Amino acid sequence: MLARNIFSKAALREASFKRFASTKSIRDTLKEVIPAKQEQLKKLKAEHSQTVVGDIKVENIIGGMRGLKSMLWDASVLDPNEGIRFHGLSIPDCQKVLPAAPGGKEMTAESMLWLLLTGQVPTSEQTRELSAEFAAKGELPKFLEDLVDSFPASLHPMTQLSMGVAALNHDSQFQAAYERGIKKSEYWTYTLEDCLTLIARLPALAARIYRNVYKPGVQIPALDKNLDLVGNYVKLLGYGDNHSLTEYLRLYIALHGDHEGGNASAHTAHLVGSTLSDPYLSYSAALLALAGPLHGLANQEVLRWQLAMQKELGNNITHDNIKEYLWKTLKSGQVVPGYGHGVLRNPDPRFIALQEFCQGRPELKDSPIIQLVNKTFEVAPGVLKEHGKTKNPYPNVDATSGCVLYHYGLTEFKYYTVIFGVSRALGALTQLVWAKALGLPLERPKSVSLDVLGKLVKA
Ligand SMILES: CC(=O)SCCNC(=O)CCNC(=O)[C@H](O)C(C)(C)COP(=O)(O)OP(=O)(O)OC[C@H]1O[C@@H](n2cnc3c(N)ncnc32)[C@H](O)[C@@H]1OP(=O)(O)O
Ligand SMILES: O=C([O-])CC(=O)C(=O)O
Repeated sequence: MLARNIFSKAALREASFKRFASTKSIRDTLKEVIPAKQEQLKKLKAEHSQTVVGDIKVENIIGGMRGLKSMLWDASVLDPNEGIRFHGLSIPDCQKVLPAAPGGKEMTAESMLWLLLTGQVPTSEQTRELSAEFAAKGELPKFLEDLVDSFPASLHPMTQLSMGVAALNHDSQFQAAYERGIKKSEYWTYTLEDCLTLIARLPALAARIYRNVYKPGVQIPALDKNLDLVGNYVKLLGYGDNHSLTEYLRLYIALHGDHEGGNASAHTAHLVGSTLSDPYLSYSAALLALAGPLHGLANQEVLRWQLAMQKELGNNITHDNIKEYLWKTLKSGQVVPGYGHGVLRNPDPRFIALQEFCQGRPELKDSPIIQLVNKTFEVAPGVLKEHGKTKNPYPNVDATSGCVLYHYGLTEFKYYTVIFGVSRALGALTQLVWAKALGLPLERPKSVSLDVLGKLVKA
C-alpha cells in the first residue's frame, strides 16, 4: 500500500510527514519502494517517450545548459523562488519531522539520508540503527591512513579528500560484483553497500585530513559507537565537547545534502556513475567539481572576503563602507562570493535556516563575523541590482556557512569545502543507487560545433 501511494505528489507529501511505525531497515525499505518507481518510469517511457516537454534555445547551448530540463533526479527539486524541497518537504518541514540525535534538536545526516533514499520520514530508532552501522564500519583501512598521511600539508584538503575517496574503491563491492558478472537488476544493491560504506568512512577520512594539515601530532579519538555520523565527525575533528558546533554541523550537513541534480557536484557524480564507475570513483570526481570557487569552494572564499573587508573597515563597519567595499570587489572584476545562483532567484532558504540558527544563539548573534554577514546581506542585494549583471542578487548558502564555523574556532577556511563534501555525499550517492535501480543509461548528450549551430539557426 505504502509503496504504491508514496509516489503520487500529494500522497508523497502526506506520506513523508508521517512517522512510520515501521521497524524496517534501510535496505528493506528500499526493496519495498523501488518496484513502484520502476513501474512509474516504465509507464512514462511506454506512454510518453516522444512527448515534448521543452525547447532548446541557443542560449541553453552556449549558456551552460541553464534552465534545460534534461536529467532525472528524484530526491529533490529546486524551485527558483521557494528553494529546495526534499521529496516534497521544504527545509522547515524537514526541521519539523526529521529525527534529531539523542540530546540534540537538529535533524541528523542519517534522517536526511533516509528521506532522500526512500522518500520516507524515518523513526528515531531507524536513524539510530543507521548511526550504529556507520559507527561500526567507519574506520579507515590502514593503507588509506598511510596514503593520507603521506600527502604534504600544503596539498589542498579537497584534493586530499577526492584522492582518499577514490582510493577507497579498493574495497568496492560494486566493482568486485561487476567483475564477477552480475545481472543489471542487482546493480543497485551493491551500489547501496558501497554508498553506505563510503558515507560511514567519510568522517574518519575528513578528520584525518584536518589533523594532518592543521593539527599535526594530535591523537585522533576512536569512533564512538553511540554517536551519530556528525557527532562522530565533530568528535574526530577535536571539537566533540562543543555541543553548539555539533548541532550546527548536523543542520549544515543535512541542509547541504542535496540540491537537485544539475549542480556541478551532483551532476558529476551522476555522469561518472553512468559509466558504471563505482560510487567511490563517481563521488571522488564530484568532489573535484565541488572544489571550484563558483560552487562549493565559495564558502571558503566568502570567509576570506569577509575577513578582508573586516580588516579594511576596522571599526567603521557602516552600510556605506560595506557598499563601497562591494563596489571595489565588483569593479576589480571579481564576483561577490556567496551571492548569486544558477537557479535560485530569492535568498537561499538554506541561508535563512543557518541565519535562524544564529539568531537562536546569543554567542552567534553577537559574533562580529556573523554581524558582518548580516550587515553585508542588508546592503549587497541593492548593490548587485545596481550593478545589473547577476540574475540573482541574493545570498546563497555559502554566504554564511563558513562564518559560523569561524566563530566556533574552526578557523581553517581552506578546510570548509571538505565539510560540504562530507554532506553532498548524501544526495549524490542516493542518486547513484536510484540510477541503478531505475536502469538509467550512460549519460551522453549531443554537442554541436559553432558551425553546426550556425547552420541550425539558419535552418
Ligand atoms: C553551493 C553553491 O554552489 S552556491 C553558488 C556559490 N558560488 C558563489 O557564491 C560565487 C559567486 N556567484 C557566482 O559566481 C554566480 O552567481 C554563480 C556561479 C553562482 C551562478 O552563475 P550564473 O548562473 O552564470 O549567474 P548569472 O546568470 O546571474 O550571471 C550573469 C552575470 O552576472 C555575474 N554574476 C553572477 N553572480 C555574481 C556575483 N555574486 N558577483 C558578481 N557578479 C556576478 C556573472 O559572473 C555573469 O557575468 P558575465 O555576464 O560577465 O559572465
Ligand atoms: O544548485 C546549485 O547549482 C549550487 C548549489 O547551491 C548547490 O549545489 O548546493
